[in-house]
Amino acid sequence: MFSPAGPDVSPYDALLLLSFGGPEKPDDVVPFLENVTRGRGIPRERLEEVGEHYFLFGGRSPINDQNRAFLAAIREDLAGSGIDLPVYWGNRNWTPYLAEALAQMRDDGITRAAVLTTSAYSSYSSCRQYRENLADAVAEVEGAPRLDRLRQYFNHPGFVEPVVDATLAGLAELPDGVRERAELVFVTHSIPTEMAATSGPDGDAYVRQHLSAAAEVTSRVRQETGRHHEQSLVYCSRSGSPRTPWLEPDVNDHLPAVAERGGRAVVLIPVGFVSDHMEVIYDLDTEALATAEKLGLEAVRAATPGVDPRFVAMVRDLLVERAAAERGESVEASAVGDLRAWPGVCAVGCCPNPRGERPALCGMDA
Ligand SMILES: CC1=C(CCC(=O)O)c2cc3nc(cc4[nH]c(cc5[nH]c(cc1n2)c(C)c5CCC(=O)O)c(CCC(=O)O)c4C)C(CCC(=O)O)=C3C
Ligand SMILES: [Fe+2]
Repeated sequence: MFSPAGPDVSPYDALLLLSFGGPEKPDDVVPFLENVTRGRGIPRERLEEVGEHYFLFGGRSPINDQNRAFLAAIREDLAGSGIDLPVYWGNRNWTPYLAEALAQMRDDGITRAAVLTTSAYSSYSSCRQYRENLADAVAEVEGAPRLDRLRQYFNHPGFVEPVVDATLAGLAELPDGVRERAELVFVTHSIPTEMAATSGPDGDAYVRQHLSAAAEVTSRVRQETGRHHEQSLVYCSRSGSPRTPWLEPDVNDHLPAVAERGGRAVVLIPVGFVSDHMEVIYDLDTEALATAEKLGLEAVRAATPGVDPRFVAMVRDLLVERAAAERGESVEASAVGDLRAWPGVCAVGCCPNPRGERPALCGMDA
């Protein structure tokens, strides 16, 4: 049978999906939380509280099933595009662990893989920490393949467009009469303000990237509806010591402000999350929607990109783009909004580890 050759993805012989990981049964919850917070100084009460969020959902995080569905969709998309490339999966904090994936890749004869993380933005937590985990796992697994982390994709059209459609769908769900003045509330994971200030090569990348993605979504929504909706960027999942400042306002403090100024409806847009993680199903669907109800605000939570075909195709686009760049070809990197496509190789010293420097892969200094 004739099968058309797809785009050239050499020098890569595999793709690796790198994610956070999450518990899958009640007995996993405490050991998972210990993995995530080792040496992080998270207060005991916060850990117990977060444990309760997981127990409320049967001790099972949605994140692994989301990744299984994402993997299946990526494999189908690559095969359908004539790209014959094995796809592996490894997590930072729960099984299947990254080191296990690397050992399997080595055993399968993989020598060089592109890595996609399920985190779209720059900061220590969302970027360098993944790069440190890559360095640790490569040090642990003898003969591990060479790894190139694909660029941050907060402004890739394959990420932004599904968020636009999800926002439009959210607006459509609101009752006539309040929809027209609904506010767009973009929500992301809070991080310490110091971590935010030092994110990216020039600082403040975490917030600037989110503001750029949010502005692009709002402007495209306006093009579709002919109406400008007020927008804001707010935060969820604050952790750490109460004495350490984190990005604010929390979504639950922002909603009362919306109600106070006469707002009647909001669309909560989890722009910081690529799929329905615990933060989305607990912090937004459970907590923030309850806050809105108490305030008498109509509220809808917009869908995450998940397995939207455009988001899945983005993975292929980033892979093909980076492969061409690695072959020394000039490439057009897709990006929307007011920031350029983020560099594929991180700058020296960007997104520093607040606890001191550790080895990290995929940077100019690696
Ligand atoms: C920026 C960011 C993202 C987005 C980028 C990305 O996706 O990477 C993210 C994602 C996630 N965070 C997750 C879970 C947790 N994060 C914690 C703690 C922390 N997160 C932080 C930041 C981020 N986290 C920070 C600065 C801490 C403090 C401790 C530290 O400095 O590391 C804790 C400990 C308890 C607590 O303190 O809340 C848990 C359990 C899950 C899994 C969810 C699921 O199961 O579906 C996911 C996807
Ligand atoms: Fe987190």
